[in-house]
Amino acid sequence: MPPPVWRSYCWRSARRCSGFLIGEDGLTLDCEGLRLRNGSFELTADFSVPQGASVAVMGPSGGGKSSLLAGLAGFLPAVAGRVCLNGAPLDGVPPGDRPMTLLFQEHNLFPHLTVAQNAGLGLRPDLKLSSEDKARRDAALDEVGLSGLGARYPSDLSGGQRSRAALARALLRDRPLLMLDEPFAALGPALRADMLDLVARIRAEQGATLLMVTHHPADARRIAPLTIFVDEGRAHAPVETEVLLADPPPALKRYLGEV
Ligand SMILES: Nc1ncnc2c1ncn2[C@@H]1O[C@H](COP(=O)(O)OP(=O)(O)OP(=O)(O)O)[C@@H](O)[C@H]1O
Repeated sequence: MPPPVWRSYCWRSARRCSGFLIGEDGLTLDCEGLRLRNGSFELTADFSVPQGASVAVMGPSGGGKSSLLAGLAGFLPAVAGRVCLNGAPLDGVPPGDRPMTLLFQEHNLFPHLTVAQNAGLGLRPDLKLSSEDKARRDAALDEVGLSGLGARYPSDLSGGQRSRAALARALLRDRPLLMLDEPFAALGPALRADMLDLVARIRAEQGATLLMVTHHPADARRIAPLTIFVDEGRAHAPVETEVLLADPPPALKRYLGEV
């Protein structure tokens, strides 16, 4: 059973998040004729992600996986098309007002804040935490295996511990779209599997929709029934992970061979 602190902020009914109406089963994500620009690189995306789905994002280095997530988060301009959440367009909505969290592989923590403060930002950006907030924060740190390390600074943690602290903050943000860009690349296989299972469990409890960039087919198989293949500036529509990996198209086969 999850600890009560997680259940206490899981959605039990439809609610509003950043002005978007979110159903109890999460949100749908639609990229409609989307074209994103990252310097001279362009990425196209035209697909739908079903409500509350867990989706891996895979493809060769430089294909555009990070650009896709950065574009959805509003960090890259759309030169054409649009992104909709539950049918509502995100046109002009700044990154901070989008009901989503994007977790990168690195650079997720503020070096001048302790682990507890970094995690606490997921609850209140001004860090004025109530005693209930503090209990949630501490439970989140326990969940990711950082009990007793709240007073440390990021520079005093291992790479894996830093990624777990960032995960605690992302989970505390409790946004209906959770996007992870290779967040556990610094972890060994056993710990990575643990973190993936934790993400999967909390995603299910929160009813969030998940997009996760990974280079590991095993990660996709473990928690993502659907996969978006991104290659040469095109994000393909999500397909069943098992079906895709069982009979990959030539570009994916080449990529998996290299991995
Ligand atoms: N800030 C930038 N300015 C210009 N071009 C960029 C910038 N960031 C990335 N690119 C280019 O955009 C393309 C897609 O990069 P992106 O990081 O989205 O790929 P990726 O699939 O996530 O790769 P990887 O698996 O190596 O992280 C690459 O050709 C990259 O060189």
